[in-house]
Amino acid sequence: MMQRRPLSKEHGGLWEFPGGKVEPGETPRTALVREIAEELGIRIQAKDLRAFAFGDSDDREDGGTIVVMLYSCDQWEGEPRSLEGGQIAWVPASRFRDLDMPPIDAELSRRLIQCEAA
Ligand SMILES: Nc1nc2c([nH]c(=O)n2[C@H]2C[C@H](O)[C@@H](COP(=O)(O)OP(=O)(O)OP(=O)(O)O)O2)c(=O)[nH]1
Repeated sequence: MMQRRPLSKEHGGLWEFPGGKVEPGETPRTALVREIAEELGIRIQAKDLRAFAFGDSDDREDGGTIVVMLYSCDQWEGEPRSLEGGQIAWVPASRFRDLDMPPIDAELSRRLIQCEAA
């Protein structure tokens, strides 16, 4: 499942893996459970998430570092729908090259393609 970032935000219009920032008091998994409920309206369980890969970048103008942790999940309750207004789409790995993505998502999508090919 890919989601298009709102035009008004950094990397606006680019396609990313759904998710968001870890808030104080959360783990990466509990943050993802919350973000997926907020963005897609489906319920996933932290125990059903499988860590797949991470990507990072430390060339931001503000001097900060972004770390994106990618998990896979094949069990959920509900039907995914876009609750925050952006486009969402199921995209097979074979079509990732057709989507413009922010740099870390692009790198992680290449890893997914390699895994599918192996
Ligand atoms: N997904 C992604 N985000 C990136 C990359 N590089 C980079 O600087 N970012 C920034 C954009 C956002 O500020 C942040 C991702 O967090 P987010 O998805 O919660 O962003 P957001 O703008 O919706 O933030 P917010 O309104 O929820 O606070 O990381 C990248 O390669 N992929």
